[in-house]
Amino acid sequence: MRFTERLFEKVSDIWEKTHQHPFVVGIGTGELPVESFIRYMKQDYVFLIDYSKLFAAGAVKARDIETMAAFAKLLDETLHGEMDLHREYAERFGITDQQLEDTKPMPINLAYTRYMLNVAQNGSLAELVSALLPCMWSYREISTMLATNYPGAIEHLLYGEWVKMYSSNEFGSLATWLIDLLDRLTEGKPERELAILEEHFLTTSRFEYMFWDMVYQGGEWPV
Ligand SMILES: Cc1ncc(CN)c(N)n1
Repeated sequence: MRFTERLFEKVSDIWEKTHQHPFVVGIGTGELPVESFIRYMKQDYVFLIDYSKLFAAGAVKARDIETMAAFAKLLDETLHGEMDLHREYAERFGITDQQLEDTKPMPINLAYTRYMLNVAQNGSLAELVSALLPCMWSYREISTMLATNYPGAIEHLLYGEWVKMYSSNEFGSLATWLIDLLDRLTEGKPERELAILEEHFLTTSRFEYMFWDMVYQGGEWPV
């Protein structure tokens, strides 16, 4: 069994719950309140600023030029592809790029990015990839599920662009590259090391769920 198959099995309950989260379902049905989506866009923008740094760390930790170049591409795609989507949405809502960038991260957002940045600082390349992978992989799963199960989700006037971008082959192939990389990095590794990677993957899968919940519920600091 590929290591990533083991990871997928480990988190399948969490990911299934994520697919049923009212925020995710609301994107599919088009019934998500627009205020919730705006909150998500702003929080996600500052999330992605930190997230993109993980790809820079991946390039630093890589042992060969091909892997370095792939991480450089991921960094570029995040800053100029994925975040363009957020900037375009923000423009529709009358929010400037500067306002997006100045968004203060909510507690779960901060905890999630700090967790991954800590792994980037202190862990191996395999640890880094296992921590950042649920972000890319779960979005691929969510968006393809929405495109398949919710007729009209891709054409929706507001949320359609989101579904289209994340269910695209381009986005999917970036996630696939990371999955394959983790399988290569873990070949022949002892169980003691694999268990650490599994823990990172589980933790950030939980954070993914909590991020949806944060932007749905409000998610502000309690005091
Ligand atoms: C919180 C979160 N997780 C995942 C993704 C997809 N890169 C995202 N934009 N934001």
